[in-house]
Amino acid sequence: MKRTDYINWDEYFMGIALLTAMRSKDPSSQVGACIVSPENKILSLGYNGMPIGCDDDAMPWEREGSPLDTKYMYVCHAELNAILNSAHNNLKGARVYVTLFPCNECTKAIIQSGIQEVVYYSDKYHDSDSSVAARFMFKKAGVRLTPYTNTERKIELTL
Ligand SMILES: O=c1ccn([C@H]2C[C@H](O)[C@@H](COP(=O)(O)O)O2)c(=O)[nH]1
Ligand SMILES: [Zn+2]
Repeated sequence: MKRTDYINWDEYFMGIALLTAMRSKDPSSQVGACIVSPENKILSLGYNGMPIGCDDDAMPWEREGSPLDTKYMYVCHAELNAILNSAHNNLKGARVYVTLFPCNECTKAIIQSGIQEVVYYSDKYHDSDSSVAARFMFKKAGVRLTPYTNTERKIELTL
């Protein structure tokens, strides 16, 4: 008889998004994104990080200060990285698992890429202008927004 305690698709893809986020050097918010086809095949992964060639150790990671001295000017968001990393994959009809609800800029890229559903884990900036604008655009574009259903599943890895 087959085992029954295997992880379901949502746990699997959100788990991979959370694992991918662990690559981030951002001290305050590590974000991961996992793009999946309608056939449940992983099309791409991304996390928030500095652009290629920009040395992580030479870039600012501060949240506050003069804008040019903060990370916000430079960091490439997880969702955008995942879309850019998808190279030749067709993302039409795909869904994206994100550990943080997308900002308005990532929302534009998600919509333009043809992704049809966003499954999100944290929504900690729900009331920010960026999130309000994101929801507005997703609604207009008919992109489904699904909060991740927490199953309290513990996944432990020893590496
Ligand atoms: O859509 C998004 C929004 C944000 N991020 C990244 C960008 C930053 O590295 C962090 C946010 O930092 P805070 O200190 O929480 O302001 O998250 C992203 O990847 N995708
Ligand atoms: Zn973003």
